[in-house]
Amino acid sequence: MPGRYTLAKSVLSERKALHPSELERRDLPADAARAVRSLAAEISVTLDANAATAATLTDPALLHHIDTRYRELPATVHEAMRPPAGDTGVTIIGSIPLRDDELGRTPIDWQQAAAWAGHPERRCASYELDIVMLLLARCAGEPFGWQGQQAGRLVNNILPTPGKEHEQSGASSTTLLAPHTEDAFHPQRANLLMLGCLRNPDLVGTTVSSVRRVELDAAQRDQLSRPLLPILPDVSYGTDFPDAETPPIPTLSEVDGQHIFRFDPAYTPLDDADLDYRTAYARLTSELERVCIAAALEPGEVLLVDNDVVVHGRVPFSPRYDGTDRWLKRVNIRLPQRLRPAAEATETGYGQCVVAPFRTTLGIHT
Ligand SMILES: O=C(O)CCC(=O)C(=O)O
Ligand SMILES: [Fe+2]
Repeated sequence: MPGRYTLAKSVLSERKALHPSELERRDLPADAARAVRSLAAEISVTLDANAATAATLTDPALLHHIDTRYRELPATVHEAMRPPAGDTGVTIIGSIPLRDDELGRTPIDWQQAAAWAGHPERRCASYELDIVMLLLARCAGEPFGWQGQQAGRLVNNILPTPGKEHEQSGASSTTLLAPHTEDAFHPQRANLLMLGCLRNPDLVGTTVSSVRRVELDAAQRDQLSRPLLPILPDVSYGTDFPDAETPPIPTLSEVDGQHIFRFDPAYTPLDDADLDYRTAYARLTSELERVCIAAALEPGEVLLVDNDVVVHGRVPFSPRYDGTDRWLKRVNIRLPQRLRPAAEATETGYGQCVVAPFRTTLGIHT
């Protein structure tokens, strides 16, 4: 089918600009897109970046500006940032104006990205674009970070990093980043994931597969609804969780007619499951490959992913390590109105805690 791309390696390694017609697109009027940058620029001048502010973006004055002023953005921006509507569970929002020459060099890791965002000479547009990301994310819901990931920064930098080429994390490159639910291990994982593209010179595709589009029979669904296996934290949180409880969780559940899907095979001890479960899991995996779409983001585009129904990953690519590499910014977003299964309320999330300055209500469970 034209515009559909499967996870077959030969296809995934293609470096084509892929914006399949199945992907919902929401194009911002040019003046609305400019308004986002202007407001971010104004905030970034009012609250000039320094090392401390740029390290985590949790300075109360900055948060106050974001939380009060995002309402000033044009209605078209608020409208574009609503959760993805269709079956694919993803939307591309375009396009925030961005020039390559205002970015400076691509940093080599998240530490360098955070340090440079607060450095008077190195700053370039990074800090201002962090503010763009927070404003957009605040239109969608409640942006948050993780204390144990990228030092609790509210906007993560996704960069190919030397030594991490083969990791199953955002810092990898030459290996396929397998489809996963973001932070599947945690009951407070994001409802929406936002990926903003600063640079993607080789048009490397982010892959997305929606559980709404997979075909499973009733017996397979029953198997995958059993709370049988845990999902462990990914390597971006470290590797040491000696005292953590490892609660078994279901892959598929449903609340109020809404699918809640948790999938991260790279961090799931599948060998511990019985044959029926493994067979159903294998079927789900191949279905996710069948319905997979790759989106090669262009600078200024923002991908909004419904993390409750969509798994995402990335095709392999060759890192450049010359200052011109691919560079995404990522924000976790909570939708306060979205329900999660009651059983998740007892999970301790491997001791990982959110940094959630915009939280309006405690987690809602049925
Ligand atoms: O690099 C990408 O396109 C996606 C990486 C990823 O999985 C993430 O940032 O959570
Ligand atoms: Fe991810």
